[in-house]
Amino acid sequence: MDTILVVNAGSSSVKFQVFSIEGEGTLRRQIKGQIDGIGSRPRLRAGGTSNGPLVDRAYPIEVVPDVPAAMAVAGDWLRNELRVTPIAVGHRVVHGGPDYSRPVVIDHGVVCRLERFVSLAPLHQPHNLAPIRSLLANFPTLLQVACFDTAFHRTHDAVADHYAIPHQLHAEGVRRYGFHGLSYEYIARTLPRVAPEIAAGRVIVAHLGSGASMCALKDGRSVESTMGFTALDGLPMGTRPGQVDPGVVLYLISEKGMSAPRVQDFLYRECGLKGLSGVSNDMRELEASTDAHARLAIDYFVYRIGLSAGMLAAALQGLDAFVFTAGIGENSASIRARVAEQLAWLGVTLDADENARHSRLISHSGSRIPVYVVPTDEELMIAQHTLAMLVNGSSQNTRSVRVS
Ligand SMILES: Nc1ncnc2c1ncn2[C@@H]1O[C@H](COP(=O)(O)OP(=O)(O)O)[C@@H](O)[C@H]1O
Ligand SMILES: CC(=O)OP(=O)(O)O
Ligand SMILES: [Mg+2]
Repeated sequence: MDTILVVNAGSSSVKFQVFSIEGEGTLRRQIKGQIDGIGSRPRLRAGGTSNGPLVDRAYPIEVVPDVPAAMAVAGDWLRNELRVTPIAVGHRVVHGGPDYSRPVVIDHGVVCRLERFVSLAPLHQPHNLAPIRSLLANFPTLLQVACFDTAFHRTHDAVADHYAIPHQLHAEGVRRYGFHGLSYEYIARTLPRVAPEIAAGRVIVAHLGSGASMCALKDGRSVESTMGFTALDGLPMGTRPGQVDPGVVLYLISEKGMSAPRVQDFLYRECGLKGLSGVSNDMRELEASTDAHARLAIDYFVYRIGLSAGMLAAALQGLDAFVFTAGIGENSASIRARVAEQLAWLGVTLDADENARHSRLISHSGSRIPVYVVPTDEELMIAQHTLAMLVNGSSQNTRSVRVS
């Protein structure tokens, strides 16, 4: 059986899926798994085509302290216990810079170009490139495809792609890229099937995970994102602050004597929900906590989503629908309810029962703006791009997928 392996290293999780390639050049999902809770309660879980889990193991935080350790555990499990031997591997690579507006077949030259963006995505890019390098060294003929978080946003108009800084810096690549593009691309491609009445309209998608951002979709195309040059901007996240006045960074350097690497570490690993709450980077733990700072962190998260919705609705010149996705967006009915309260002025009313059931449509029938929960599937998007490279040598025409 020919298979494609997909690897997606996020900031609090390592996700993977294995797809078989069927006769007509379509994909069938064989294995779907993840190690999540990295930084809080690491846990490996995976399922196959039959009912019941293939694996469900919790790890002490000392055994899986970070993303590289989680990659090693997941890799060992796939190799040694499942004997997965794919004919192609699709990788999520968070930063593609200005040049990559679509997936690319990986060779040593591509790896060199992608290494330039390590400092722009230090929580992700090193972990995205490490398995690529290791497979390139050990299996040089294996087809590997890089799929970028930034690619889906490369169609932004100039006003959405610029900062108000001298033009030379934009030419050098200091641009508002936007991230989570594979997730938004998946949602944009899924809406015509699951919510055809809004697919061609003005839709805000809130990707609320450990990393969090929001995207304005117009007719299925990204026109604006809350993230920019790096995945630090916009909403508060597990360990990243989201939007801060650049004056805060200057203060850290000039008044607190922080070096550039120290500031980087601080902004990527010590802020966000973790920094503000002092309790955890994990929304599940904050929701379970009675600590006043944990409550403030949740309030801030919800408040900033509301502010950003206003900004994106302005970019879209109106709003036809709102979509929740990713770890928090798909699983936390209470965060969705709190966000909906922030959006009430736009005409949003939730149906409490549908929201509690995590239904696809969670707004009340009288809500002016329909609100949806659409589970994302970045791995499927990557598998489709990888299959297209395998079959056509291009990612332009991807095929449909049957999921077991
Ligand atoms: N049932 C739940 N309730 C609240 N938050 C949840 C739930 N399940 C997962 N999450 C949150 O989702 C986040 C992880 O989302 P995910 O999209 O997997 O992140 P990433 O890909 O960035 O690692 C964590 O903050 C986790 O606490
Ligand atoms: C770009 C980003 O923040 O990704 P993730 O949410 O997977 O950490
Ligand atoms: Mg993610």
